Amino acid sequence: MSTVEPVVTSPDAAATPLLEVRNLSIRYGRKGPLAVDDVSFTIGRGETLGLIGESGSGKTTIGRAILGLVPVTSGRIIFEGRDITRLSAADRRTLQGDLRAVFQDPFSSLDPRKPIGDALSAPLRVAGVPRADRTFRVQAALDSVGLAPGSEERYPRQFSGGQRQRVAIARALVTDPRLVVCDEAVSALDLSTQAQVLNLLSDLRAGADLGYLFIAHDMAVVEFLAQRVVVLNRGRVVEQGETREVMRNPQAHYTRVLMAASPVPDPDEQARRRQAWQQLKASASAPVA
Ligand SMILES: Nc1ncnc2c1ncn2[C@@H]1O[C@H](COP(=O)(O)OP(=O)(O)OP(=O)(O)O)[C@@H](O)[C@H]1O
Repeated sequence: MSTVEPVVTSPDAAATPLLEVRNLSIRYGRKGPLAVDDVSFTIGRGETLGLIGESGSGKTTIGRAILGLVPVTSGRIIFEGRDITRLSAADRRTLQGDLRAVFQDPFSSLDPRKPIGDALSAPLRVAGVPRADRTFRVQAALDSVGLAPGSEERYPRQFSGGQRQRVAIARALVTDPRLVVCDEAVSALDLSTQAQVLNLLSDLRAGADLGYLFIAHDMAVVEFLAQRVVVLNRGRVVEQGETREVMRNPQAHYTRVLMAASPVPDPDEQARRRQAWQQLKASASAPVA
């Protein structure tokens, strides 16, 4: 049975959030504890929402539920006014171009035997885009992430870690999505590569009406990219609000503890990183391949 339900959240499409997560609860197995417990938040069009919390707080589970990779126990996920909580595989495929993901380790999801152009054109093929257009769009997506012409012919092993993450971002963007779930997308990168990829994500967002759900444990990373933040503890939302406000004046004890335990507790180091990001942002991003 198809479970696509149109949900009229507002008569004005522009006022409808890009994504609305309502009272979401998720349990793995029949009797286990709730990994996600009554979580609600929205993401506006073109907005970046940070999702932070300790390991095991439920961040990845929420991201995967939005992508349709984890079944929802209760609550609803509404994307552009459409209930996508429990879609059939066929209905989910219709969303494939609009709702994309970038994970921590792109290498594991790229076939080592195939040039990366194949991975980028696959979602376009599924969407029925003609071959000639696919070639053009793959090249344009690689260009947009600063990878040189001809990169589509190269194999995953021929890229550095940072370049592979650019490939993963290009693969997410090639379908011109509305929302990208970034799950620890920069966590495995060294500091300067991390800064480059964060700047890239920020710049790409500016050029398109693109929203991100940005999952991270590093507060400094979230502060750089996200306008608003949701703080999770053991599957529950303990605080949410404007990122700067939450950082400056955390209301929940847990948020204060999380900030104190942040991987970048030293204010000098924070300032240095921010400065490095700003410098990188100011400089034109040269092709890196
Ligand atoms: N496939 C699974 N089967 C059973 N329990 C799971 C599964 N995946 C996650 N969990 C449990 O769900 C809870 C939330 O895990 P989740 O991975 O969503 O947290 P997280 O905040 O993303 O953690 P991390 O930052 O370490 O990735 C944890 O208690 C975890 O052990």
